[in-house]
Amino acid sequence: MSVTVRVPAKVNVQLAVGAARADGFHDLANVFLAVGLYDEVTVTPADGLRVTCAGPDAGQVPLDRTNLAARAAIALAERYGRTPDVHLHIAKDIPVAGGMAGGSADGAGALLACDALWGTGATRDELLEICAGLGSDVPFSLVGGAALGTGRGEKLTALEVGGTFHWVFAMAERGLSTPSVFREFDRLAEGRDIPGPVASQPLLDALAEGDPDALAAGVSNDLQAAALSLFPELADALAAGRAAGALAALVSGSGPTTAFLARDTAAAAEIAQALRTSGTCRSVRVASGPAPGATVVGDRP
Ligand SMILES: C[C@](O)(CO)[C@H](O)COP(=O)(O)OP(=O)(O)OC[C@H]1O[C@@H](n2ccc(N)nc2=O)[C@H](O)[C@@H]1O
Ligand SMILES: Nc1ncnc2c1ncn2[C@@H]1O[C@H](COP(=O)(O)OP(=O)(O)OP(=O)(O)O)[C@@H](O)[C@H]1O
Repeated sequence: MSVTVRVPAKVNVQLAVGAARADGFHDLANVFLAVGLYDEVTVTPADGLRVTCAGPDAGQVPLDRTNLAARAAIALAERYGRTPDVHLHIAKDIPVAGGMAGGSADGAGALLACDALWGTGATRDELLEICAGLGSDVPFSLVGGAALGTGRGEKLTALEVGGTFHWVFAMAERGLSTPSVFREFDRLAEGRDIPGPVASQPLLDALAEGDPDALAAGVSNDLQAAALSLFPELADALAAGRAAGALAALVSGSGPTTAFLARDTAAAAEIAQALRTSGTCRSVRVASGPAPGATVVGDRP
């Protein structure tokens, strides 16, 4: 018996970041949009817990119990008083350490796959609670679509989306660690008054209306200055995408992947081609959103 779950990547169309909290996290107004780049997690019963990974970035993925897929299986098994004796295989297409929630996707995927394999009968809320324990982005990987994340990003409210948005993503030559980008945000914010994070109503309206121009006018990322400070060359990728006609160009989440909003599929293809030849990035992908959250795509008896 095996179960395969497909899970999307995300882009943050708004990432408003508040001051550091006592627990080290930051309160966010995090407007997530799931996009059609996917990892697939397949779970099969085994003698013990084992993780394997295939894909272009597979070499950078830890295969021990720190892997978010392994942590998800362990967390679910603990809750239901069983041992996590499974082989988790990750077919990885989401860039690693790219700010697109690749590890989070694998955590949500493994959780849903193990839940289906073991027939735990866990409720959606229980699964979401386990997701929140694994990481701030993991609940959104489970639900997909578009959502506003508050708290540290784990408290979700689903958002209406009135159309398809076309994106181009430029992968950078190296990764950026999420904690170090938040630390740089704190350093840059020193001595300044940081307002509480609030979702932008014009941005939420743009999503609901499916209006790419209005979305382009409303996107923002409070971590962008920190990501650029740690990785100044990202400015060259942003400029190349803008010059190629992107409606908006921004760092995705904590970066270093850069995201470009295109008017339609033809424009996306043009921007992608321009970025590929620009020498400002390692690789380029085109994807549209919203995409569905973690979904069982296959089970074999
Ligand atoms: C940058 C984003 O990807 C935007 O969606 C997320 O905020 C990060 O989510 P994530 O990778 O799931 O992050 P977690 O695994 O929960 O936290 C990793 C580290 O990022 C920092 N962190 C994360 C989320 C948050 N609201 N405030 C933080 O300061 C903390 O240093 C934390 O130790
Ligand atoms: N299943 C996994 N896939 C990828 N990385 C993982 C996984 N499990 C743990 N990691 C670790 O997490 C780190 C961050 O990887 P990930 O691809 O999740 O970054 P990210 O997309 O920037 O995350 P986010 O957007 O949620 O901040 C990696 O460097 C790796 O050490």
